[in-house]
Amino acid sequence: MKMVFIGAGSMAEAMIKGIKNAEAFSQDELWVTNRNDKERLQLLTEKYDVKSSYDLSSLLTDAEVIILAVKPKDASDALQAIRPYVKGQLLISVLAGLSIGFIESIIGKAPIARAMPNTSAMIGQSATGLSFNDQILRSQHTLATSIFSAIGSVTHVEESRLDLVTGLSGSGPAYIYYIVEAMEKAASELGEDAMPFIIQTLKGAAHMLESSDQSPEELRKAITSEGGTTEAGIAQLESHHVKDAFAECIKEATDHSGRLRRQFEQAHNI
Ligand SMILES: NC(=O)C1=CN([C@@H]2O[C@H](COP(=O)(O)OP(=O)(O)OC[C@H]3O[C@@H](n4cnc5c(N)ncnc54)[C@H](O)[C@@H]3O)[C@@H](O)[C@H]2O)C=CC1
Ligand SMILES: O=C(O)[C@@H]1CCC=N1
Repeated sequence: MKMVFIGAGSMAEAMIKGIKNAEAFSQDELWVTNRNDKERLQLLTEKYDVKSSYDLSSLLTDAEVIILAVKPKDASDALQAIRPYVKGQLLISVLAGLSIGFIESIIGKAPIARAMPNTSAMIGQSATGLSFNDQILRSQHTLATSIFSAIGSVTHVEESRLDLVTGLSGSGPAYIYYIVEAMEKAASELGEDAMPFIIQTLKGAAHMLESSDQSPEELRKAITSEGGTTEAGIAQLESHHVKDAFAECIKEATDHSGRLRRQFEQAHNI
């Protein structure tokens, strides 16, 4: 099955690596293109044994799946460029904020899936939200779901929920890395030895959340002895309103996804 990535950046690489690592999924014809960075294409072709080309006609005409993975600012140009060759292939967009309606306004009626994965796709651990337009064939619905299942979990959501998925789990790994940076800095006296403690603490907490029937609050309280160290530490988080900061962080990222969408729609009178 021929699958073509339009855009060869972080997200395309994460998906390519995840798809290559997944054994459940046919992956013999992965292709990638970008605007003009030949060195980047060469790196991806060597690293992941994918193919590359700048000839959109031959790339797309016999493709089964086209994955749009450019930055939102480049979406309009990229869609205009591929429009002549989109004839019933499954088109999957992973762009933040870009609505299916916007894509249809350029491409016309076509089978379109809109996905919001994250870079943990690279190791088969993305949390992907996925929605579809009404042109999708049953087989294409299954295919899109299987592509994202190969690189993590998939949840079908209404398109209107994708802004929140973007703010929560699309951007989410970055928030966790930010916390890890803070923990690492705070534990700098341990030097390089801090990282194994941090990583295993995150892994253990994630597995506890997954396997325990207790809520996050109950799990936290089970660690927090009265008059103990955790209570002292969390009092500092409370005094700095860290919970509020996280709520605002996710709301702002979610709102920004909506703003990106409205910018596109206004610019194109949708
Ligand atoms: N990086 C992330 O964690 C996530 C990114 N996304 C979405 O994925 C999209 C891509 O993000 P990144 O990979 O981080 O960006 P990036 O900047 O790393 O890569 C963008 C790629 O698009 C290419 N490009 C630009 N214009 C083009 C054109 N007209 N035709 C063909 N290729 C063109 C560039 O050459 C580059 O290879 C964004 O829209 C973002 O919203 C979604 C989920 C997570
Ligand atoms: O920051 C961004 O806009 C993209 C979308 C989700 C993660 N990265």
